[in-house]
Amino acid sequence: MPAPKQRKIAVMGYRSVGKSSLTIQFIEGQFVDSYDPTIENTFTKTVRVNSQDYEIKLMDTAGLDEYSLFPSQYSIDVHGYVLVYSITSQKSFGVVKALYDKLLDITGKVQVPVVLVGNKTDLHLERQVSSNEGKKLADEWNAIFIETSAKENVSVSDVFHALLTEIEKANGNAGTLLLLG
Ligand SMILES: Nc1nc2c(ncn2[C@@H]2O[C@H](COP(=O)(O)OP(=O)(O)OP(=O)(O)O)[C@@H](O)[C@H]2O)c(=O)[nH]1
Repeated sequence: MPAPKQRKIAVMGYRSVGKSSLTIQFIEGQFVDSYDPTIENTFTKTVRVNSQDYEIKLMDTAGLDEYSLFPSQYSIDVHGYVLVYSITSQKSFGVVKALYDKLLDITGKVQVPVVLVGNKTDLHLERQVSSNEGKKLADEWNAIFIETSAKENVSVSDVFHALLTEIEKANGNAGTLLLLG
């Protein structure tokens, strides 16, 4: 069995989109229905994807807006990003667009492993951002798009598994994955 690979992942987006809820649902398997703004929390978890163990360091970051500078501590040593908006907020969708541009600027890369997440799908009556809009944006970025409900634990682990696979691809290990998969 190969040794676990260390992977650092940052979860970013506008305030109150569910960054902490997604993180805690993934790490602890529970939903906490209270709003507590995050400054920064780091969690670790070991998961197995495609027969490989990963030791994930998950950074749940403070909410940003389109005017925020990209926090420099998340620009180095981070293997991949979960960019989260809420399907109930066009504003939060605008913020992930701005964040992505800043991310490319600050890393100086043309492509970075990213999963775009539209959270709060259980609030479908309040939907402001269609699935098509999300999909289209992710296609522009060449990124994966997943809609989730942290509350109902819909597709939450898919987000992190997909990102680990994207990080492998970026490292040129897609062939290995296919062989192991
Ligand atoms: N209905 C519903 N509510 C959610 C979901 N995810 C998060 N929430 C609620 O949205 C609010 C904000 O959630 P957080 O997880 O704290 O959001 P955050 O993005 O970490 O917020 P900041 O730390 O301020 O940036 C809380 O009241 C959550 O209970 C979801 O999937 N569905």
